[in-house]
Amino acid sequence: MTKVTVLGAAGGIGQPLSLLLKMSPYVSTLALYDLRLAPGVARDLSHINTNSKCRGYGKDELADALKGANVVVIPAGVPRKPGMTRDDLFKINAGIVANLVSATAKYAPSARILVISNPVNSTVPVACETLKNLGQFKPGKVMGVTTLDVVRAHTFLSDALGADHYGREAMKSHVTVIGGHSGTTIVPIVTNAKVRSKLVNKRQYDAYIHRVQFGGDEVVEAKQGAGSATLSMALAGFQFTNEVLRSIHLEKRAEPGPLPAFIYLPGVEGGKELQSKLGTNIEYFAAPVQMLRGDVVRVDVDWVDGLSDEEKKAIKICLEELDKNVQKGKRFVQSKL
Ligand SMILES: NC(=O)c1ccc[n+]([C@@H]2O[C@H](COP(=O)([O-])OP(=O)(O)OC[C@H]3O[C@@H](n4cnc5c(N)ncnc54)[C@H](O)[C@@H]3O)[C@@H](O)[C@H]2O)c1
Ligand SMILES: O=C(O)C[C@H](O)C(=O)O
Repeated sequence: MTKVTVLGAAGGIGQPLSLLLKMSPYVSTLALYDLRLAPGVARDLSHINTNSKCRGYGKDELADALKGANVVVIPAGVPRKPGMTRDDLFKINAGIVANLVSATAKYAPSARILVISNPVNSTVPVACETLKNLGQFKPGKVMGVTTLDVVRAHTFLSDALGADHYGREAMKSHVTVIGGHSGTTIVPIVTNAKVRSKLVNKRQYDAYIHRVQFGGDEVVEAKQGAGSATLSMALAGFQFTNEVLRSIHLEKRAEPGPLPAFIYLPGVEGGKELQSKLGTNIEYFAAPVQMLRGDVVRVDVDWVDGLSDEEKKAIKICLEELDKNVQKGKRFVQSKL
């Protein structure tokens, strides 16, 4: 029996993500919580004839939504409008994430917590530091969801190389994304040197990297003030959540290569080695992770050895910005003490 709770379930991401989760064979109970509309969304989904039971919870029913949850996914919070950075969302979303994570610690203390709310580079530190203060921090159970960057990296690489010859499916084993989830903290790593050489010149390579790093802006601009990526994010959020669920059910990943997650490095095996290989003491970072029973148990480090000079340069730039974002999240929690 596996219960998944979505917090922010009636939003632009929450609704399609909940639909995809309703289709997952790994879910037996799907609990949808939001400040508005969650019971309606849940009633709608409950008519779908898959095995899970779906129930909605209103504003004052957070405890019931969380009780017994094995996985809690958090897309609650405000999205960007054109001209805004993800960091501009911090003021509102940091408080939302801190409150929802505190409630999770109280009502679902062994749940894995998957943070989608932006800015992920800061909201994950907010989540972890909040749990530390409550004496309830289990590092392998808190994951920032950066899968949309991976989805974009595959799609845009295929676009850049010509999909006819280099199919989108094949890209899954040739590129991953590490670092963080905003602008230059997003660092695509083309792990296959042969594929990297197909990006014929530096201009084409730079254009590809830039498109992955600022892919979110493309959607924000195109939606003209109505929000940011919701459907592609729902798919990405589902892919990551299903990976956690697959691991809980002791099933192996079906796709090539482990997915990255934005995690607290010192808390997992390989974390300190990764810090040392990258020459940094940054505490929060996204990299491919290994899971066991739904918890992150190890972060991969092998990819560091094959980095190109351009990728090393990009990581240096990433770390400078990421450190500021992480400190901001930590300061927010400390200021509440
Ligand atoms: N990690 C990523 O890759 C990624 C990708 C896209 C969007 N996002 C982020 O996800 C968040 C949600 O985006 P969206 O497009 O779904 O926004 P949205 O406004 O459409 O939906 C957000 C939902 O959260 C709900 N909500 C707000 N405060 C809440 C609270 N305290 N408890 C429960 N629910 C609450 C709202 O009522 C709303 O239904 C944004 O912060 C956005 O920037 C992250
Ligand atoms: O761009 C945004 O604000 C939403 C999300 O982080 C994205 O990458 O699409």
